[in-house]
Amino acid sequence: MLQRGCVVLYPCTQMKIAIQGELGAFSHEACRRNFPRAKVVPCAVSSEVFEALESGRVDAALIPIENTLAGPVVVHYDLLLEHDFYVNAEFRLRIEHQLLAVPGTKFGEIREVLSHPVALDQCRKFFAKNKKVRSVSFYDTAGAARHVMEEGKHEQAAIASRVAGEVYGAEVLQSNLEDDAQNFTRFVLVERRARANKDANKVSVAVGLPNKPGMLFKALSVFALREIDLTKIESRPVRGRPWEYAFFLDFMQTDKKAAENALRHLEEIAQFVKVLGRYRSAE
Ligand SMILES: O=C(O)C(=O)C[C@]1(C(=O)O)C=C[C@@H](O)C=C1
Repeated sequence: MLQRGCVVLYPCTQMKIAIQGELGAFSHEACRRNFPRAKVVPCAVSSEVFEALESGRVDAALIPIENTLAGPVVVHYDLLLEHDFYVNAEFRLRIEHQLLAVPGTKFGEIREVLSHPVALDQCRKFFAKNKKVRSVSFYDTAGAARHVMEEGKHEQAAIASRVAGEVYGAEVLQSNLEDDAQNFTRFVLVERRARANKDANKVSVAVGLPNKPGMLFKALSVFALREIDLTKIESRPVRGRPWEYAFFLDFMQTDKKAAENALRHLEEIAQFVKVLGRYRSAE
């Protein structure tokens, strides 16, 4: 189903969109659902996704930013801070994990289960229950399914989507391995330029604060004073400056003027404020 913001902002264009992972990855699924006409450009690692966007090889990148069970996809926060790109849209996807193996494999034969670390983290209960099975990090869920099929060993399985199972011809041994059914990943569409979106009601910023008493309290007060709904806060270490942190904030912009005033106020307090994007919330 196309999202409203997508129809308005991206009418009938055949965009090239980079994703981290192979065809059949959840990022691919998010892309297919929201940009069915787009040409998907798979990249092995996240830095390659950002390089493809920087070089102009692709028009946009669709990247997972947080998951309701595993939390933030931290590498993408770091890359957003490093690059001068813009978040122009967000989408949510329900994530359902399957245990995929070479057809004919018996569950008792499996010793290793490969998947993306964020996906493995969504299936902690499965590994706690099945002590004989070791979790192995792989660069991508779909890539893990492909690898298992290429190796052809009954001791290996992958955690990936049903679509990945179909693409690579694997058998589904168990379904819905995720710890909780409320398992969603939020994806953001990143482009080189900000799109003027009159429907935008959410803002993402990165903020640097000096390490002084009460700084975070003061920074957050610019939103509290204006009754602005802060929907997310994340902190990440600043590379090259030990024990300094960048704070990533998402907030709702119901009143545009109040949001602009809050940002101006924040700039007076912070070392830097970087607006990552203004876009329509997926809620
Ligand atoms: O490996 C994939 O299938 C991805 O698209 C990556 C990813 C992630 O990085 O969060 C995307 C969604 C799921 O939460 C698990 C893995």
